[in-house]
Amino acid sequence: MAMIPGTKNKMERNNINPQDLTMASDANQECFPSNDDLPTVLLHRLPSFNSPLKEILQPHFHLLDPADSPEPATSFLSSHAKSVRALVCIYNTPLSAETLSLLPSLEFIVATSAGVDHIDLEECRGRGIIMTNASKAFAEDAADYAVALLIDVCRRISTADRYVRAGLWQVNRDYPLGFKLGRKRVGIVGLGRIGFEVGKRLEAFGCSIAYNSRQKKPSIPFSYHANVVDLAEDNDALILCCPLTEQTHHIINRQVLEALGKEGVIINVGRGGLIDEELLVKFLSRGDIAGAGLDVFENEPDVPREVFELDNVVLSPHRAIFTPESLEALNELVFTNLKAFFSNKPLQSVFKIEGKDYPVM
Ligand SMILES: O=CC(=O)O
Repeated sequence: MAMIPGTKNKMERNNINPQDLTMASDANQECFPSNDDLPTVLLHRLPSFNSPLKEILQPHFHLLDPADSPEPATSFLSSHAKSVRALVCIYNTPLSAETLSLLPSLEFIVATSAGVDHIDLEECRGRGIIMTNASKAFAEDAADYAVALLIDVCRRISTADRYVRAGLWQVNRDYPLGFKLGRKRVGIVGLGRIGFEVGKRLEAFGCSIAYNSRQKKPSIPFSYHANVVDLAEDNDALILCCPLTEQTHHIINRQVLEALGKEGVIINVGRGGLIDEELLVKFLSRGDIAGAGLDVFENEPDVPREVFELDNVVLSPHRAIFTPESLEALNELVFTNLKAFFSNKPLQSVFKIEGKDYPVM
């Protein structure tokens, strides 16, 4: 059986039946009896983005990697990629309509990120290209991180750490109290896989959970708010878990921040562009909201200098999704989806590119 390196234990942990992969693999051996007949997969990456996926996929697919060629990417794609049906987009390598136009046979994009704002979704939708993203592999870790940021902001853990390290405990024993998390009302913006995992975790802390999403989800027990201003008004904290699209750009604007109010906290594990960052900094500096936990920023890796001075903000360098375990799960997901695509089996973590409204992450 073809097994991707380092996945056996993980598959057992995740209750994936190794037989499913055996069957897919056997089916592929029938379809692709020799190395020459391996299905072709295009890697789309910036030359600086190396990924272990390359080594993992190499034995199973014929990989085209323009980043390894001395030819400019556009001429490489024009001459070698006309018949490519599947592409793996590594991290947030931009995938524009122009690049897509060089790939007339493309049917399937495997995004190795949860957010896909670097991919021209409108073009993909118009051409009926199917896409899978990485939210299945990343949801639990992203949700843990969002909750950790919320606890950190409420209980002032990072600030306390700085206080102890600076030797201030010896000088002043009166470190200010933080806020209890239990029984807080938390509003989740974007109830996809990540948002749902956040809700599950916070329910266990005794929080009440509400959400805003494109549509109410009948099977979900959390209360639904059709707009984000109402969600902010009715909750103590907002957690942003939705993808960045034209519609969600600056979804956190003045009205939302005012509705959240002086006691309100905002956590962002989605994308920096979801928040009007300049405005957020003003609200934080003036104490017009209570605090923020930010893993993502509008112009990464640049972070507005003003927040460095603020003790009510916890900063993180876009790391919410990353653990060795989530990366292992990603490798497995990509491999499984490519195998499934080439053998007409169901795909996992399909990203629905629907209309202009925001899809789930
Ligand atoms: O932010 C990370 C991702 O979208 O995967």
